[in-house]
Amino acid sequence: MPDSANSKPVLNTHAEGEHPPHSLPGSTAPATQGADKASTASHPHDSKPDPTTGGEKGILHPSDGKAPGATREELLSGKNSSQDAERGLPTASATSASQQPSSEKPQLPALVKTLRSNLRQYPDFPQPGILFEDILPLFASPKLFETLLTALELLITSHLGKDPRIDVVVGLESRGFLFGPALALRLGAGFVPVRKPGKLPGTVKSVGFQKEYGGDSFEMQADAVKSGQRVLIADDIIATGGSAAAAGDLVRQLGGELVGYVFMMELEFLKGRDKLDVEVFTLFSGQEEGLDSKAKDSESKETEQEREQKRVKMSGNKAEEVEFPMGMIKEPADDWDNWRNSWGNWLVFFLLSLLALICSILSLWPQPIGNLVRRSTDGLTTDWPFWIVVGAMHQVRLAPYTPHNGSRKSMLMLSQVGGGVLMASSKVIQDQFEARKGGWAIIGHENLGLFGLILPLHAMILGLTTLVQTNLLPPRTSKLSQTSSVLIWLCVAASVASLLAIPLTSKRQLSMDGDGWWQWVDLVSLLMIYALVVATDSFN
Ligand SMILES: O=P(O)(O)OC[C@H]1O[C@H](OP(=O)(O)OP(=O)(O)O)[C@H](O)[C@@H]1O
Ligand SMILES: Nc1ncnc2[nH]cnc12
Repeated sequence: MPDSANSKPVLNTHAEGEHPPHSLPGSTAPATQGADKASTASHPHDSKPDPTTGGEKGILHPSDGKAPGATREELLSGKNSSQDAERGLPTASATSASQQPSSEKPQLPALVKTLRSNLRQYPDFPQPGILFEDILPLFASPKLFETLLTALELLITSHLGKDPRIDVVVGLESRGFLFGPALALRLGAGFVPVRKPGKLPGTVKSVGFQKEYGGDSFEMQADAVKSGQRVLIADDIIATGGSAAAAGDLVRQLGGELVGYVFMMELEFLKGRDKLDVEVFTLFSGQEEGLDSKAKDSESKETEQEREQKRVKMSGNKAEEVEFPMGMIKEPADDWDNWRNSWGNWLVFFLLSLLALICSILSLWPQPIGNLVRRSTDGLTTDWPFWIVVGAMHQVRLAPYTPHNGSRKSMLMLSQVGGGVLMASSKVIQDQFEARKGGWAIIGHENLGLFGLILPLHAMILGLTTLVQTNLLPPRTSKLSQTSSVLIWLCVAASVASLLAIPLTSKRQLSMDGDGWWQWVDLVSLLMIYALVVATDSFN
């Protein structure tokens, strides 16, 4: 790792005329704070405008002159052009900030301060223990957006020089898409997206990773970056650094020269930049100050230490790299997570899962085997095939959404029917499962585990065996009703459909946004649940 790799951007506190000459990374003196430190330390929270209320009015209606941001020309010239904007004159120019005469250059700390005061925080989103940094208000206002771009451009050029020679800005889905293309234009570079799986056509490269709140994977089109192109990766936030490091891997796999990373915000306590081996530029560092007063009042009574403790827990297998506040004991759960997520122990979980699977399969067969030995279906409990088949349906449907380690998957097997009903009926739950999916590939789709293949196969065989036995073996004291037979056949057919869905969907994300085959599998499963209820009723 180069010496400069971990150096943080130097805060530009110089007056306009004193702006130091642009320097290359190697000549940049390492700093220990983000670009916003000077401004955030003194930033009074209670004066923070609420972009959803009065303060936002100015943002949405630039002509009233109250907007907290500034137009590009104001930024670059120091003059207020809101009257020009009112008269319909353009408020942005195509001139790069770095091309401005030095006497007209905006000061980075002032811009950062304005931007910072418009961020919002949400406790316990998207999971308990996460303090979510909401950057969206910066995009709701053209002036703030302009300010943001100028600040990022200044940040980059002050480190990489007036002409940073960036060929491609790579933006990470999805918040990296908000400003990546606009920043690319400012830098005279192209834009290339890094996307979540199954969204990009053609040949793609993919890589899995862990982030602050769960596992995920990224993909890039294989020809998106040409060999030797200088690439800057852009995203809104660096937390554990998992996303950024994975994107860096992809860029290098494609032959790109990774020049640096630019983030709007860094959650320093998670030490994400330690995972990155090129320069990292950030505008703000987040969460040293805890919640802002508004969030504190309305959302939580936790102490900051409790919150910190939770955040550490939520950072999953990154716990070792997290600094523990004084007096705090590192929890065994963190070691457990580290162990469980390591490659070596994946095998143990796999074998245990396989054992659990074999046991559960064997436990279902005494009845049909007994039938065969006795040449009779006497004592057949007619409802179990439904549960097996429907359960298997749900297992295959749940597989793409579940975390891929054996223990949790085995537990899920037990609750698959109940879980299936919830999954089928709640988008929120689907999203939460989706957020936790990770990836080991066993049958060609990174989201489908072994169970996803074996269970419906098994369900199909078991269902067919039951049908054959109940129809062929005498005496038929607990003969299935016609309705029940039809329902079993339907379940078998649905299992076959599930199996077919696997190869058909193996190259694409099992989409939850309306255009995926999985929607149909969900629907069929849900119908099977209803069928099960009707069928069970018909036995009584
Ligand atoms: O440093 P890390 O721990 O990897 O976390 C940072 C990533 O997490 C967020 O993305 P998220 O996956 O929530 O997706 P979004 O941008 O689509 O909201 C954020 O936008 C970063 O990309
Ligand atoms: N705390 C956080 N807030 C917003 N985005 C994030 N991405 C990862 N951690 C985040």
